[in-house]
Amino acid sequence: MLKLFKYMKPYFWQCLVLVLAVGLQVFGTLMLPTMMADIVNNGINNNDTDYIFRTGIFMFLVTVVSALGTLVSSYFSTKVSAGISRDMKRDLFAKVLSFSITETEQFSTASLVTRTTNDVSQVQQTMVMCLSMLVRAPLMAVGAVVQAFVVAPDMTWIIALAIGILLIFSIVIIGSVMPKFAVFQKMMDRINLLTRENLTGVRVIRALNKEDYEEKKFKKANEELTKTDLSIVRIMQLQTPIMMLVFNMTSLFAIWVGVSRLSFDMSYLGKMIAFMQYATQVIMSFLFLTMLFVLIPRANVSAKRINEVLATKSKIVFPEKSLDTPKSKTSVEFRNVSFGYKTTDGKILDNINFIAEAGKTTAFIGSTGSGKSTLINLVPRFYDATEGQILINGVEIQNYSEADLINRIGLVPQKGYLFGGTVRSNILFGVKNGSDEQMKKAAEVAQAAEFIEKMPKKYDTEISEGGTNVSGGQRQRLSIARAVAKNPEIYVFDDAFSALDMKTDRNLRKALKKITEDSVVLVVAQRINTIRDAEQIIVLEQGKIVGKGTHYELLKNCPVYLEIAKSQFSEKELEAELALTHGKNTENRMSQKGEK
Ligand SMILES: Nc1ncnc2c1ncn2[C@@H]1O[C@H](COP(=O)(O)OP(=O)(O)OP(=O)(O)O)[C@@H](O)[C@H]1O
Repeated sequence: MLKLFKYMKPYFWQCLVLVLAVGLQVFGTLMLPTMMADIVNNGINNNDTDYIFRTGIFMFLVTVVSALGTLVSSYFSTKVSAGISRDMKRDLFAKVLSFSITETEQFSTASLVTRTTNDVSQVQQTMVMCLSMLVRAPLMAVGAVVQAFVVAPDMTWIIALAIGILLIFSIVIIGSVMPKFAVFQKMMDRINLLTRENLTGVRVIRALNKEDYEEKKFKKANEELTKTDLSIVRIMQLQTPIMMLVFNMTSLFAIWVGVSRLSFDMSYLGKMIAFMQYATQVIMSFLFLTMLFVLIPRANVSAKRINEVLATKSKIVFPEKSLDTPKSKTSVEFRNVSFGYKTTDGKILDNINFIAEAGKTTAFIGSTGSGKSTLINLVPRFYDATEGQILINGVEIQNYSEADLINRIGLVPQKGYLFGGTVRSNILFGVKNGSDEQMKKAAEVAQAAEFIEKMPKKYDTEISEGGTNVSGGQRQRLSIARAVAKNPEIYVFDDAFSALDMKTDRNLRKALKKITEDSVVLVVAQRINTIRDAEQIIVLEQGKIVGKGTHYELLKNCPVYLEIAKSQFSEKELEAELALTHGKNTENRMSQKGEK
């Protein structure tokens, strides 16, 4: 929690005003009981109405000043804590954006959401209380004890006894409630995770009729959370009755002692009234302090979770500036690259070597889980290779600044994601000051222009968050248009054509070919038809390259590729393809002879 106090620095002056206002408030509150005792002893006992009137007016003024102090301190405590909460959220958000996928997976998206919202709220609430109470309560308690001692020294033992009981009670409460807070926040993470999962996957849940199962899962997590919450609340609820008991006992003792003194000293009436008010202040201050000591450890759990995020450094470090290198033709090269996820044993990619050149398409094909997505995710440095080197234009990717690297790459991920906004804002998402012409050209290449023109507001049509109001194929085409609009050096399509019909797929590849003469194109695909024209096809099997060549070369030389072809082509089609393979070889041999 102390680490988060740096967030108070910009609010130093406001905090100072707040402390002064609290001081004023405490001063006023402590003066009133003594004045009351004076009215009773000097005014009522002596029948001096003038004295009562004068002191009454003075009491009124003190009350106004004290109320002003309360108002100012409440205003600043709310303002400062809201400002701190805003600053914390801003830093957390920036930090999360700087994370590589490894760190995001390490915390989990749900936990990052809880930390940025619920945990910050916990800290904010405690700060509001701390800012007004952490100064006020001890000041008031000490002041009230001193005043009580001044007014009625022989009754001070009553307050000492009350403080002793309250201290023991506070320690018991704090000790029993503290460990439950960490558990509570973890359960909040779980609830967030389930909510997110259910909302994102609502269609799948409905389609598989799994509502009951998901409901039961959520109910269980919710009940566990409620149980922990209730056990915390139950302990906290003990606070008020015990405080009231101590308060009533204190009053009872004060009246008992006071009344026994009254028979020989009438001034004890005023003293007794003042003492009881001071005792109330002491007990109320303790009540607030106990609340604070319960809230602070709770906020401490949240503060720790916030700090964990803020202190985490992304494992992927980019240099400030890219290395100065002579301009060369675009290329992507993998040299002996191996990779394994932190959470899994063994290598997911093993000794990958290839060069992808500008103007040529390099495609990746292989069975599910063979490592295709993992391989292309290494290019924009979502993860860093565990072994080997990846070079862009002959320079290791670690030498590029983040902006430079990302600007060179137009990535279309497997699950094309659209942001809440318009068609226009989505297509031009990665382009600074993108023009209408750029946007329309990108849409045409991505075969999206036709359906966009049919939309009610064309390029200004609203897109809902996640792109849920467009079809899967339309979402893919808009994602492709977004990559095309960037006009990148390197296009990375991760199974980005899977939702397109054959005709659109063909037209799109044709249009792409025209604009990628100077670009490297990396395509992951499941369908052979999508990549059959690629200049280089790389076949992956369990993270290893088991074939490299053109479609016809692989049909002839790569058994894994042939298997994939068998599963996708009819017998007749395959026969025709294999015949062509033969034809191609004859052509090759003839052209080689001719050359000789
Ligand atoms: N974030 C991750 N953490 C741990 N393991 C992962 C992660 N992502 C993928 N894997 C594992 O890595 C292997 C390769 O996955 P990858 O997604 O690269 O395969 P793929 O060939 O693209 O599959 P598909 O064609 O189904 O998309 C799989 O065994 C998968 O379980």
